[in-house]
Amino acid sequence: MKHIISMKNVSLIRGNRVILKDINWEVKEKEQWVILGLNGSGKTSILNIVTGYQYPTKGEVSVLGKKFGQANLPELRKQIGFVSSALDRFHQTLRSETVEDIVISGKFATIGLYENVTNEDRERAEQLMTFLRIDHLKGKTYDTLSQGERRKVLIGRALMAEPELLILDEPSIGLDLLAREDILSLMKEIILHQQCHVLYVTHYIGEIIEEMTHVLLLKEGQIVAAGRKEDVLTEERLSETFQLPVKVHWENNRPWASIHKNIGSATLAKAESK
Ligand SMILES: Nc1ncnc2c1ncn2[C@@H]1O[C@H](COP(=O)(O)OP(=O)(O)OP(=O)(O)O)[C@@H](O)[C@H]1O
Repeated sequence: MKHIISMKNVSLIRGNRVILKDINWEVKEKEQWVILGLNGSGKTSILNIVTGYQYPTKGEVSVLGKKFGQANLPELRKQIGFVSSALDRFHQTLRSETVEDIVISGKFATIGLYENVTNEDRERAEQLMTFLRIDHLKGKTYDTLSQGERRKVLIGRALMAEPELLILDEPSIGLDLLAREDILSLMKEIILHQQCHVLYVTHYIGEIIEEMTHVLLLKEGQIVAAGRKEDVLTEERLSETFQLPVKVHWENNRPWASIHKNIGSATLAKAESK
């Protein structure tokens, strides 16, 4: 069986700063992973390594069965869809593009359409827009969309090239409850119908929907736990990860976190000073 992601003894050091330390992590076929951790715990650095934009100081990395160092990264990246709220950086470039052109541009990994678009491309984009419930936005430009609509257009763009791995870096950031649940219901549909492996980064454990199977907990660049979500999402491990006494309860097959009620400002100050 091919590994979707394999990291062996991976460390990332920049200057005298250890950003990731001894990461050993495997994502196998049919597993859908969530990465959780505090700000600065190393989540984005892991994604940058997976997409080949950052090279580890030490260790071995394979993605979709291709070993880094030998793999053709531009070719490999075509099989990886990436959605990040950081794409809003390109907002100026995207703003006058139409929804359908942004979705189609995912095939060429460009912002803007500079290559020949075939009828099949247009058909695929139409299907994706229907699938993502954004077909009514056809013809609209990006700058006229709500945040939730923009996020869905970017997901459509990432799916256009039929990626084997779909990475979503905090896709619900800045969205209201309704728009967030809309994105989560699309995640479910994507996992069930798009034949890709999802790697989902979030700060909120309540976003771990039933279809997400595995969780990686990161703290200060090191793995606290990685494995099946039922085994990983324990109060002890979450409390260690978030440096607070966390309580977990499961509702509608989703985990929810709360803080033990007797936590005082002294505990918070202690956690913040770490
Ligand atoms: N090139 C770099 N040089 C020095 N430090 C870096 C570099 N890249 C990241 N860091 C530091 O490494 C740590 C991990 O950063 P990273 O962005 O991976 O965390 P994160 O978990 O994604 O955080 P957030 O949830 O805030 O996005 C941070 O403290 C960051 O400042």
